[in-house]
Amino acid sequence: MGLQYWNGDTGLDSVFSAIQKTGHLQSSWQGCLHPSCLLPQYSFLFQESQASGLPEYIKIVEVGPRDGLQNEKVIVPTDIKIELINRLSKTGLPAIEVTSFVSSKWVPQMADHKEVMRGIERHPGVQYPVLTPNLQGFHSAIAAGATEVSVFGAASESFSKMNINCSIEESIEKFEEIAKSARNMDIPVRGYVSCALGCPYEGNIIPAKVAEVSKRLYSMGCYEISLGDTVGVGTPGSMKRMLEAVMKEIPLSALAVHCHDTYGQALANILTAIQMGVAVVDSSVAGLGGCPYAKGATGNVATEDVIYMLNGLGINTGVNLYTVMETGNFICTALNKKTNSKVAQASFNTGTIH
Ligand SMILES: CC(C)(COP(=O)([O-])OP(=O)([O-])OC[C@H]1O[C@@H](n2cnc3c(N)ncnc32)[C@H](O)[C@@H]1OP(=O)([O-])[O-])[C@@H](O)C(=O)NCCC(=O)NCCSC(=O)C[C@@](C)(O)CC(=O)[O-]
Repeated sequence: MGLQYWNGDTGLDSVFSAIQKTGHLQSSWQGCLHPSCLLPQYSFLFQESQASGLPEYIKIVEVGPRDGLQNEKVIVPTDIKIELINRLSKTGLPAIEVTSFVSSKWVPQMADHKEVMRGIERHPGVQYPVLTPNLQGFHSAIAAGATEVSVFGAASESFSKMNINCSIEESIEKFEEIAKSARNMDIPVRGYVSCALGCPYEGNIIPAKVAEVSKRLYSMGCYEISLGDTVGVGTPGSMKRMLEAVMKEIPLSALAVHCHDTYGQALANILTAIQMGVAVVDSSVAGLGGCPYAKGATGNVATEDVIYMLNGLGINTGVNLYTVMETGNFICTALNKKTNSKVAQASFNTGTIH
């Protein structure tokens, strides 16, 4: 099988189609993008010791189709959303957050939630959670075939008001109703705590408040609490302080981190969390995203960049970096935007995945 050399002049599309045609592609200066070449050639990246105390496996929860797309100004066609999810399902990702059952007046981009649920191909072993803010959303989600839901609270009163139009206390009451119904139906519930490292309206949020809201979600039956750095203002220091407070209330095995990359700290914050034993990380293909109620917040950390970092640490994710990059290329082409993944950008520029 012949090798194709890429001089960096062409787009990712030509890189991928060259790989499809030849099976292999090598840049003019180093490396081959074909998955079969990645492991042996860059095996030194995988040799980092598991004795480092880091988790051996990290579960990646892909939030691109929901958190990523919800902020897009132009309504993304339903078939593109379905195709995105179907492609993500083939990458080895264990969980893909598909859509949200919220008011279409508040978030028009998610108005096609039923059609998306109906259209996707579900792969065995992959979870497809959806967001539900109240019982109305929960019942619609179940009627549309959801088998897992997420409630989304906040550690900031102002953010709670802006995001779901109620106080933290009122939101907890709504989530308790969801949790009760979900328990009766054997539906797992995940819980988000937004503004865990800062709020767009209140600024600093004390770790004790994050711990308190997390504990209430966990106590009502949420199997996992995803701690959201909604505006991406956190640092490894604030991540450590916040996690220390939350870990006093909730088992480590029930924690996830959800980092936006506004200040370029997301990977450092994730590394801090996994060094502290957190083994679930939310991320978004191509770094899509932002929250409609967190002005200025950029996308989630890119799934590609998280996988690359974890590969380098010798941590297993079960996810194929190459197919996630292809999927990132698909959605960026469909949205006519550039990827926010540094790894995808570097591969684009050099024709190489290290
Ligand atoms: C929560 C609500 C619905 C309250 O909205 P509300 O207006 O306070 O609700 P209401 O109970 O007063 O009802 C008003 C209308 O909304 C309808 N309604 C009521 N509930 C639903 C529902 N579930 N689905 C569809 N429609 C609903 C209801 O039927 C009624 O319709 P009308 O009679 O006027 O025609 C609203 O505030 C809302 O939809 N907010 C959007 C929240 C959202 O999606 N935010 C983005 C996701 S959170 C996020 O991104 C952060 C995260 C999770 O990623 C983590 C992080 O980064 O930090």
